[in-house]
Amino acid sequence: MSNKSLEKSKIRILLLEGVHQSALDTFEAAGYSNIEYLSGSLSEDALIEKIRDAHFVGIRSRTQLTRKVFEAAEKLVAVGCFCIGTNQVDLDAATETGVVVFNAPYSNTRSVAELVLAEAILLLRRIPERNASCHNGGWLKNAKNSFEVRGKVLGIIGYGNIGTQFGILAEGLGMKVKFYDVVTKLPLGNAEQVASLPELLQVSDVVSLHVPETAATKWMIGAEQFAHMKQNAIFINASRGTVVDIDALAEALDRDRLLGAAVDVFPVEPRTNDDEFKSPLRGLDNVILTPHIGGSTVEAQRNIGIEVADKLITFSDNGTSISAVNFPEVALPAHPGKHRILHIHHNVPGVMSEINHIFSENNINISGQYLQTSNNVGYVVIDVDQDCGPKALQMIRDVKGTIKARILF
Ligand SMILES: NC(=O)C1=CN([C@@H]2O[C@H](COP(=O)(O)OP(=O)(O)OC[C@H]3O[C@@H](n4cnc5c(N)ncnc54)[C@H](O)[C@@H]3O)[C@@H](O)[C@H]2O)C=CC1
Ligand SMILES: O=C(O)CCC(=O)C(=O)O
Repeated sequence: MSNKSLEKSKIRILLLEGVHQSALDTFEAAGYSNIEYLSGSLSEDALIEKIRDAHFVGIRSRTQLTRKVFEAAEKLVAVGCFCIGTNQVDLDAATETGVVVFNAPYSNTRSVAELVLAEAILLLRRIPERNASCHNGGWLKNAKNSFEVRGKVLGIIGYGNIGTQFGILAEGLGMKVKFYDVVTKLPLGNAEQVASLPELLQVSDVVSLHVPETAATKWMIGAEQFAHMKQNAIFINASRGTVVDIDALAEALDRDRLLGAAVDVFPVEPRTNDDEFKSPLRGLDNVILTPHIGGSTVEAQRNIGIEVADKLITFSDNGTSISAVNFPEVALPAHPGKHRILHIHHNVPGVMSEINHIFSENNINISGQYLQTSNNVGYVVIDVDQDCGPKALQMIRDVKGTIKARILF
């Protein structure tokens, strides 16, 4: 499968899920105008139809890029996840079809940390119930089960970019921060790492999840874990919906094991803002339900729009794959006066020697060569003299093990 270098106006960009205007502006400023913009995500069948002609696709957390989608996306060069999580993308299928995936690992982390901090305060004061009561003409003026955050134990599961920021903010309010992580982490401030999840659950007044969706985190919190938690603790999940057994959470709330919960992410989320949100947590006054907006602030979305669009543009214009999540990372200089061949291949012995043999047999002068490999895939970029580019592309396509090749003029 090959893509020749196209005029920018012919490079088709499909943006889903209402990515920020800053992404459109960044693409347009770089000369990319052939952009289709959708505010929601699409079903697999609809996506397969749309993606057939797309060279670049931008998504957020809702769009499922499955193997079937990648197999239909014959022209696809790269995917931009305008978010942190990439669990919605079949990364193996992307790699095997030679599609590079980028994300924005930092830009919305502060927004999530601020939201969960606010939720911890509101839940410890039972504000959601009182707010609902006031709206219905009630007046729940009492101090029962209402607490300050000061002095309470915050238990963070997953002490990464979000977990650490939450810990620092919470410590500023006098909370004692403990965390559980599969990796040994430098505790910031006075935070303490604990050795096991049950230990964290047993001592925490507020438990907040900040892990990625992986095989190990799937359903990591269920009835057994809720049973370990302190009576009247608060539970917060702004990580991924599949990390928590939502029925077990509903039951723990129902049995008054927990004082309250805040949930931003769900095992199944509506595809667009017009679809109905269904959840066993609906109607519970002590639960803050939000529509996966942990990272949805103007600041975060604007920065993500620029960051991810920039990564896609750089990969399109120059081939640089730095910070790709599924691909060997190659940082490339400009290639003035040269044609640049980008070749993605299965990482098997013999590919490079065949390429070099073909080039030398055909008197194609190589002025620069950059190679990186990962377990399954190799990415080699070769700069050649201007008159040789199309011929070199033609020949490199026939090399055994080729997944994808394109040329930049
Ligand atoms: N609600 C929202 O809008 C948003 C949700 N997220 C979610 O939050 C997650 C975390 O984001 P970051 O902090 O930036 O990620 P990160 O990669 O910086 O940190 C994740 C931490 O979880 C730890 N971890 C991984 N597996 C674990 C396990 N089985 N048990 C305990 N710890 C484990 C890692 O070692 C790491 O320290 C993202 O992967 C994403 O799914 C991110 C942004 C916005
Ligand atoms: O803003 C979004 O659509 C997704 C945010 C998120 O969950 C992430 O960044 O991983």
